[in-house]
Amino acid sequence: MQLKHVAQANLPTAWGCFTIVGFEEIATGKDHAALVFGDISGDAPVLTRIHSECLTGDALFSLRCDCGFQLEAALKQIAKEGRGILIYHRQEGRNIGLLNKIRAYALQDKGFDTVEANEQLGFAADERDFTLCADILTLLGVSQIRLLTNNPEKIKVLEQSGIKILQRVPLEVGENPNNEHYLETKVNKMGHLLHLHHGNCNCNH
Ligand SMILES: Nc1nc2c(ncn2[C@@H]2O[C@H](COP(=O)(O)OP(=O)(O)OP(=O)(O)O)[C@@H](O)[C@H]2O)c(=O)[nH]1
Ligand SMILES: [Zn+2]
Repeated sequence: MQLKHVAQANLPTAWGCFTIVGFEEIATGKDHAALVFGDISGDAPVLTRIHSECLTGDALFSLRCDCGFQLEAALKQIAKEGRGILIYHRQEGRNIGLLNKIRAYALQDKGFDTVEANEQLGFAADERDFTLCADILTLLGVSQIRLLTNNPEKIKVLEQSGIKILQRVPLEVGENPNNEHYLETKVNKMGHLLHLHHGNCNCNH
């Protein structure tokens, strides 16, 4: 177990009242959070979203990615279902951190794609560790889920970590002219399961 439970409290939102549960990585002190809705006990698989931190998309209204749209859609869907978990996984920029993500964006402004930009900076395309999310589910007493994702890698790592995924629930929202190339790269180079609609891009790539 890489984390410990620290504290929890009510978190009213526009879509209903969640419980926010705070966790700390034992080795580093780094914090993560889960938003829990309804009664997640029992054997029925729990609708779960693993949301990776994206300051620009989650809080600053960026259209470069689909994160903010996915965050809102996932919370709405969980509240509508009456039961579920959103893990707010604090590995910004696929775990290269905010400043390196801004460096990567600068390279993308010059024509590199999201994978090439990470590689130029000396990182793998995706540096995230989803085993922490399996530990959060274990601390919440959940072992069977339906996962909201388009990323097969999340499914693979969670299953290897002992979480049973009974269904993949697609989460396809937020496509816009600014993130079309970015989403295409996720499909073509990172194996994401997205169906794109191809509008006109107004960027310079
Ligand atoms: N390094 C880097 N990170 C990015 C970039 N754009 C978005 N991110 C980060 O990517 C993470 C979200 O991952 P995505 O690949 O969009 O989606 P996912 O979580 O793997 O898959 P889904 O479950 O289908 O949403 C967040 O941490 C973002 O900050 C980028 O161009 N470069
Ligand atoms: Zn984002």
